[in-house]
This record gives sequence, C-alpha cells and structure tokens, in this order.
Amino acid sequence: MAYSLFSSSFVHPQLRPILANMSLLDTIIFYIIHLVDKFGAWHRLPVLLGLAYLGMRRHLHQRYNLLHVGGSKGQKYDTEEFSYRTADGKCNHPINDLLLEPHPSIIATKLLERRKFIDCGKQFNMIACSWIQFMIHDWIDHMEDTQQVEIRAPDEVAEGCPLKSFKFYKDKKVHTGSAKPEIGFLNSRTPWWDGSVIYGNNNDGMIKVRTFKDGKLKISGDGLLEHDEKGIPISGDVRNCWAGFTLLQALFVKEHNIVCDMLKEHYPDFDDEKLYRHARLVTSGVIAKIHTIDWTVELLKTDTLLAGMRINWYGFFGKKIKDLIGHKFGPVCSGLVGLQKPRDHGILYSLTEEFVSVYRMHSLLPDKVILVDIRSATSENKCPPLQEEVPMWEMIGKQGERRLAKIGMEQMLVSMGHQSCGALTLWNYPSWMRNLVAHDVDGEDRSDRVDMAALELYRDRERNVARYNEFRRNLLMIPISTWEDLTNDVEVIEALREIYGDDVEKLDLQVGLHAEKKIKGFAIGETAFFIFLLIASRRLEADRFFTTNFNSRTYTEKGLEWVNKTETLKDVIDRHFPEMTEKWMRCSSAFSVWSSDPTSRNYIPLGKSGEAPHLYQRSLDLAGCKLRDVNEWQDMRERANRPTLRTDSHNISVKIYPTRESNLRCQKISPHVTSDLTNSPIPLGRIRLFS
Ligand code: HEM
Repeated sequence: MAYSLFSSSFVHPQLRPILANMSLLDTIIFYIIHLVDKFGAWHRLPVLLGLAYLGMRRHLHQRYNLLHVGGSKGQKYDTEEFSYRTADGKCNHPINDLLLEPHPSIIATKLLERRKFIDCGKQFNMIACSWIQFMIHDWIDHMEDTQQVEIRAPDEVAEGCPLKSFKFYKDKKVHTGSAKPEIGFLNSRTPWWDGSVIYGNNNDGMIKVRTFKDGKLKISGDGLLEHDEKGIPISGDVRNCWAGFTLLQALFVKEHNIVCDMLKEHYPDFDDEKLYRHARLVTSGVIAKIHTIDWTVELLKTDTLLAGMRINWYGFFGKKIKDLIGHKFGPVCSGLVGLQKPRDHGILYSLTEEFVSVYRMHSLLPDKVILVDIRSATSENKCPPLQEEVPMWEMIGKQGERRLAKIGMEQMLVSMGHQSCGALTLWNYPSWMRNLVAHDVDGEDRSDRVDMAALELYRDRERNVARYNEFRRNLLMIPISTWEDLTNDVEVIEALREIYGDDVEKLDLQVGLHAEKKIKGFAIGETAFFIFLLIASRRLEADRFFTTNFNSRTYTEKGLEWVNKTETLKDVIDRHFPEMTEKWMRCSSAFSVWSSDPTSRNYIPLGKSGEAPHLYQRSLDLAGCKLRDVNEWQDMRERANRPTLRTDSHNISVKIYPTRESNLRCQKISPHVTSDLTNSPIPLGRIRLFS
C-alpha cells in the first residue's frame, strides 16, 4: 500500500514533471493534498483538517506559483504542415499565439451571452457585486498601448453579435529585463490595498480629491460624489464606473471624513496633512478588513472559509485574545495582520495576471437595477415594495451619475441590498456589455464601443494567461481529461464540444471557470478560489501597513481602535445611516440579500464539518406559496438538468439538484408543485424548495 501510494503512478501523469523541482518536504505535502484532491474532499473535511489542507496548498503556491510576470504560453506547431502563407497571416511567426482560436466572438455568442438572467439566490446582493468592482479599481487596470486592434465576428455568428466588429487598444507590453519571461504588462493602478479607488493612484489624483481642510476628501451635500464640469465624478478612480460603484466610493469618502473628525477631536494638534494621512490608513484598513472577514466569507459560504478568513485577520486564537494581548504568536495563531515583518516569499509584491483573470466577474451584473420604495409605509419582513426597474445601461457613466443623483444615496443602497446579483455561470454574461461604451482613464466615453464578452477572452490570450487545463496543472490541481470531468450539465458539454471538439486543452480559462462544478456554498469555482487562497493572504502579509506598521504608533491609538472595532460593512452603513439596517435589513451581512434570514455566527467554528452551513437551505412547507408565474416554472423545468438552478420569486427561491437517479423525492412541497414535478419528463433526483 505504502509503495503504491508513493509510486509515481499515484500522481496524475501531467503533474509528475512538477515534482522534479520540489524539495522532499514539499513533495510529501504535495502527496497529501493530491490524495485529498483525488477524493475531491477538502471542503467536506472537518474544519480543522480543511484548514490544514488549505494551509499546505497555500504553502505550495507561495513556493511554486509566484513569478514576477507570466511565462509565454504560445503553442508550438509543425512548420512543415504550414509551409504556405495562411490567409490571415497566422503561423508566419514560428510560435502561433492562437489569439483568435477558437474565435472569441463565437465563444461569446454560443457560451457566454445571457439567455435569461440567472441570479445568485440570496447569497450575494448588488452591494456585493459593486464591492468587488470597488476592490478591482483599488488594485488593477492594465495599461494600454496606442495601437488599436479590430475583432470581426465570423459570418457564422455575426448576425447574433450586437457589434459585427469592434476596436480596442492593445495591452502595453514591456520587456521584463530577464531572459524568461521576456514580456510582461503594466498595472496603472497601485496594486496595494491602499484605498486608491477613493484616494487616487498618484499625486495629481490625490490633489484632485482632497479639500485640504481638516484632512477631508471632497463630497457633495447629498452625500454623493462631487462632479467636474463635464459631469464626471471626482474620485480616486472614475473609469468604467456605474451608480452602484460610485455609491460605495461616496460611502467610504464619508467614512474617511468621519475618521478625520474623530482624529481631530482626540488629537487637536494634528494639521490637515496628518489628519489626511492617518484617516487614509484607517479607512484603507477598514476596507481590507471588510473584504477579508465579511465579503469573502459571504462569497465562500462554508464553515472552513469562515474560520480561514478570520484566522487570516485575527489568528487561530481569535479576536478576543488578540485584542487582549496583541500579536504575539506568529501568523497561524495571531493572524497575518500585525506580523512583525512583511512576508513576500522572495518575490516582490504585485498582482498576477492570473489574479486579474479569475476576477473577471461581469456576470454578476444584472440587466436592470430594481429600485424599491423606502418611503412606503407598507413593508413586509423589512422588504420595501418595488418602485421601478431601471436598465443597467442607464446607470453607467455620466448618465448613471445623473440618475443616481435623482434616486439618492439611501434609496440606492437599500435597493442594492434587496436585489440579488448574477451567478457566475455560462450563458449569464450581460448582453448589454456586448455593446458597451467603455471609458478612457479620465472617465470620458470612448467613441468605439466594445463587445466585452469577446474582449475578455482575447485579453487573457493576449496576456499569455494559461488556458483552463494548463492553469489547473500550474496550480497543482488535477487536470480534466474529458468534458464530463468539468461539468455534469449535458447541455454545456454539447456546447463545449461544438466549439472545442474533444480538445480539453483548448478550453478558455473564462469558459472553464464559469462552467466548473461549484463547491456547495461557493459562488466561484475551486480553480479561481486557489488563486484567491494565495493572493488574498499576500495582499495582507506583504504590506507593511498591515504587518510591521499595523500599530498605534502608525495608525494612532484611536485610529487602530477604529479598525479593530469595525467588523463588517453593516457597521459602516450603521455609522452613516443609523436607521437603515434596523429598518430594512433582516440578514446578518450587508452583502447577502437583505430580506434573507439572519445567521447565527460561531466565528471560528473549529468543531464543525467544513460544509456549507445550509444557510438559505431550509426546506419549507410551501403550501400557500406561489411561484411568480407558470412560465417561470416551465423555464425551470426546461433548465432542470443544470447542476444548480436558482430562480427567485417574490418569496421563495427554488433549487433543483439533478442526479442520475430517476426517482423523485420531494420534501414538503405543496400538492400543486409536487404534481407538477411528478409530471416532469426530466429525471430529477432530489427537489427541494428553499426560503
Ligand atoms: C457597470 C459595471 C462595469 C463596467 C461598465 C465594466 C467595464 C469594464 C471595462 C470596459 C474593462 C476593460 C476591458 C479591457 O479593455 O480589457 C473592464 C475590466 C475589468 N473589469 Fe469591469 N466593468 C464593470 C464591473 C465590473 C465588476 C462588477 C467586476 C467584478 C469583479 C469587474 C471586473 C473587471 C476586471 C477584473 C477587469 C480586468 C482589468 C484589467 O484588465 O486590468 N468589472 N471592465
């Protein structure tokens, strides 16, 4: 047994070459995680074991996945086979970069574009969707070249493409100065978790947003951002903004300004500069903390990740002990925040191309914003009545800012809280983004519209990001051999086969990430998650303001206390809108749909199994509940062979778990619904309806 376990045949053949570079200890660690991967089991382990698995995996990624820039992933081909000039000049260079293979417009049309909006259930709302854009605009934006490229949709799909062709700027390539890899790309935003989304990315940006009085930032009387004479918001980052995103910018400008007031009260001798600097540190700390122990916990809703994210911030011994004695015991017991020295694992901090790719989450965006009426006297279960639906494209850029000014901050925030965002799955990419007016860096509209679904596929290829299967191998994950390894969804498999044939190596990263089976409770796939595992920790541990300088000398005593006492986005909202969550929010986190049930929290649930805490998954007696209409039910039945289907009606959402069994087992479902299902021609294993 011992022999067969450690013989090379135990390791997936495509992963064996990686072992050649590993130390003995790392090889043993690899064997352990590989064994667990073979059973697909880490997320089902008890929390402690799950955490041990993640710790070991993160260690391997820190050792073997951090490089200054990505390597070249061009594919070699036989030059004898192409001994002629091809029509489009492809294969003139000895390495064919496969930029248009398969054509991005075909994939966008046949696999990505939304057919009907699929939402995220109650797990994630529009504040959560805007939040991650708010973070992306803190971290990354690729610098562009001046040279334009044009993508033309091939005839077979041109009819179905809102833009038959579109132009955009190439990414700016730079020589890295090292032999391998030679080429890299530049980030035009600061990659640090420094709040640059509200403070700006350089001196000019900073000057623009400051009032130079009492350390404060500019904000208008209605609580929203100020605007310049062209109607562009005045903020740290204004590119590709929409109303939900600028609302969060405004909320954190308010947070910065209130921190200035607090600091001024306690430290009356601080001048404008000192107040600004300290308030920026504190506000950036609050943002990073909310992302770590609130947003991410909602995104990856399992006990293991709840424990893991809190350990990243507070350590194994938890908040109470850390508050009492400080950071005394190293990263595991006392957390990454407050480490004596930053740790970069030998590679200077920057954000990787792979990180950018896994954050391509435009499917979170819906087709419309649903405004609720917060002045209404009638509300059921803290759920305000619907007032109006506004198409998303009306909420973007300058037009969106004008709309937001009319709606107002409070109504927009409550509305976003009550609206579920889109699910990260195939056929859910917003159609309106296939005909998008993108912005220049200064927030001005561009004259050339873009098809974002196709452009995103092109970008990953242009940046030499590995395709899905190679990406998995690079992450020491077991690669897929057939489409069935990726998904059980027959419809998806057919569509993949139509485009990629049986060549799983060609599968684009974006398509794989969106098609992948998901761990219960995770809004993203496991492949994307392993990038987060590495980088989410790195953003904290590599930054001296979260490590060496996370102390009262740098933040001030009151400033540090402010970060320590703020745990969630709800705390921030409560500070600025004292009655809002009391009146309109039932759930525990401001990132889940506000009408959903609260959760009882055990912050470091070490004694539990690591599975999803069945948060929104209580079976209900549905007698008396109604689905919105017959069409919706019909539509669900048609799509019932999708792995997880979520449809939101006014009061209930429905999940259908298909299995290979042909028997139906219905739990506490109203007679009407049961009979409907019994007549269903689709073999469904288990059907439950959840609140
Ligand atoms: C209305 C809202 C949004 C608009 C109009 C928008 C638009 C854009 C545009 C035009 C680009 C640049 C495309 C290119 O030239 O490569 C981009 C990039 C990107 N967006 Fe969005 N986006 C929105 C929301 C979001 C959200 C919610 C996310 C969620 C994570 C997101 C994540 C990203 C990422 C990761 C990139 C790549 C950045 C880079 O290449 O450096 N965006 N977006």
